[in-house]
Amino acid sequence: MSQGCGSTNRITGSSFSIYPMTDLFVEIIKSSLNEVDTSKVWIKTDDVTTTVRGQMTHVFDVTRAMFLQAAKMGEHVVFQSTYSIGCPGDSAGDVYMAEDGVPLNGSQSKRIGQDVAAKFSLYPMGGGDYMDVIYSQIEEMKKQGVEVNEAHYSTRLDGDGNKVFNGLEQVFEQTEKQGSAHTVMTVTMSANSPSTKGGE
Ligand SMILES: Cc1ncc(C[n+]2csc(CCO)c2C)c(N)n1
Repeated sequence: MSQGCGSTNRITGSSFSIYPMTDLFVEIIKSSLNEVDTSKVWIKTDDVTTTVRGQMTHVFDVTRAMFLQAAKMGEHVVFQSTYSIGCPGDSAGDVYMAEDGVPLNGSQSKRIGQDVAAKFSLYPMGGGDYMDVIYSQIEEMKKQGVEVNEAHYSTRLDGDGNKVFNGLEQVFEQTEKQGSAHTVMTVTMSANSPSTKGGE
């Protein structure tokens, strides 16, 4: 695998896992993986995680669809993803960077109205003023029609799942556009939790 840090390397990746809090976890994970069209991304599933790689739009399209498909069954489901763009170590050779930009699962996902609770952390690496980038992106998130609250080490998001994913994709894309050479974003999202919001 190439360790080069070329600025032309714009592969996006996500390593994500879905944790359904039910005895039906195998069925839920497998049916989500089957129902989502993953033909525009490189994909590999193992016993711990699923990795998808390719264009940013398709990586977000696939991860959003996986979680919303899993959540629509009404069980308590948790999703964790590490998104990454840039170098080092990701090679363009085996990914699907030549695909067109039309997301395959957007219309299916849009039909799933699902409230979610989430936290995200943004790590812009390779640029100078990383805290400015983080604060400006938290401000951007407030324009996405979701509730945004400060937390330690992360920012909490509450609202419609599609809007939350729109915001996350926007933040990730803008961080890259602001000049971060390598960006990592971690997301934990929960749907249908029996716990009350805020843990009270
Ligand atoms: C998205 C996603 N991919 C892989 C796993 C790991 N995993 C745990 S149980 C199971 C099904 C039975 O093999 C799998 C694949 C996960 N949790 N979520």
